[in-house]
Amino acid sequence: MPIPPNRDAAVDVDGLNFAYGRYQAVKDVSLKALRGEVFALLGTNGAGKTTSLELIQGYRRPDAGHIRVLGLDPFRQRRSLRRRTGFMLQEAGFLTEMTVRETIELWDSISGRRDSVDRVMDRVDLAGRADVRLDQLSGGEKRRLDIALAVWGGPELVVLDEPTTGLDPESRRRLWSLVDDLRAAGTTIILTTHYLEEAEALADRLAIMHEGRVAVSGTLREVLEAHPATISARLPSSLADDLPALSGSTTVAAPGGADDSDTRALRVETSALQADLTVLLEWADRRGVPLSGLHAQPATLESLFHTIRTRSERLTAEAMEAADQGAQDTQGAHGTDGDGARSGDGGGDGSEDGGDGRQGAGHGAENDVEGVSAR
Ligand SMILES: Nc1ncnc2c1ncn2[C@@H]1O[C@H](COP(=O)(O)OP(=O)(O)OP(=O)(O)O)[C@@H](O)[C@H]1O
Repeated sequence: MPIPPNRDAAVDVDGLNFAYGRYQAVKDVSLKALRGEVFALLGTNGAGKTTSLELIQGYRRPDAGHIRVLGLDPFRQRRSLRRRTGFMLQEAGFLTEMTVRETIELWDSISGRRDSVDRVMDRVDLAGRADVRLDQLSGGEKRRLDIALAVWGGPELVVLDEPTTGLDPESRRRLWSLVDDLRAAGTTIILTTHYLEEAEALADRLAIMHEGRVAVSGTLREVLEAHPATISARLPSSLADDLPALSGSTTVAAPGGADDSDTRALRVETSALQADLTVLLEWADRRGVPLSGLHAQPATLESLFHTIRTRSERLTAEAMEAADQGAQDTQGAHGTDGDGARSGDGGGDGSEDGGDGRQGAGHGAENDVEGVSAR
């Protein structure tokens, strides 16, 4: 069923699903990046970020769900989007015997967008490398060339997949300022990153993916305020069972390290940081308990990652336990062969590009040599 174009959203994704063969890499993903904002897609390794970007770019056909990019269907209308969008993928490659300048000039004719080679090289700090062959560029320089091609011609939407991976601090800072300039000019930017401080510095809105799903999304403030703060400290083992009642969830565990047998690591996840901290400090004061390494802080993206990962591990453990229990209950009635329902990273692709299909240009739908840099 066609969905009406959403004028306010540059990218509008709803209920997206995609499987590589039997391996479900993207599960019911919904996202919205508004025009003129920076949207950061974060997540654990293998969470499905790149696959989601490839779906947004029209390189793959979704198994289910809807995607609108600048009001169009990226899979069916990729040609129409070509001039309006600039994409960059991880580890994009080029014809290695070409120079930086030749590559950008080639891009001028392929992309259908117009720009100045010198201006763009300057923007990504490649001005001094114009005549260098691609196979002589460093990893960071190649990355900057990928970025140059993505922003070439000032597209309305720029998609950057891990743009600062492998960049030195100065180049990273320059990229951040380029992103700020693009946003100021009204460009919508979607980027993936493993650097949380990058998302904090740049993103108007973000989503964190884990195991194919969006675990949280919103503005940075919304996302952090919706998650508990953390109190951590060490306390003498003898008092671990004597803690006061706190509203947050409390865990007490043996700390790592060799000589800590007399202490326990206390961790409290709480939505009432001030109240719980007060109770804890008054208790420690009354009992004369030293709370060494006391640390209290509101949720951060890092603590949020920790929460998402541990929650998921706990659910997986519970599910496995339930499955074991179920198997025991039915033992005797059925055979014992495991069926291997989940096939891991399943070779067989099932998507129309067959095999890999994630290699930028020339894949997917109508198969213009578009996309990011050819690889
Ligand atoms: N061509 C493919 N065939 C089969 N499985 C694939 C293919 N590409 C990716 N996958 C699997 O799909 C899952 C999602 O991969 P994806 O690259 O989208 O994750 P990601 O979030 O970008 O990961 P990372 O942060 O590690 O780059 C992973 O488990 C990956 O192994």
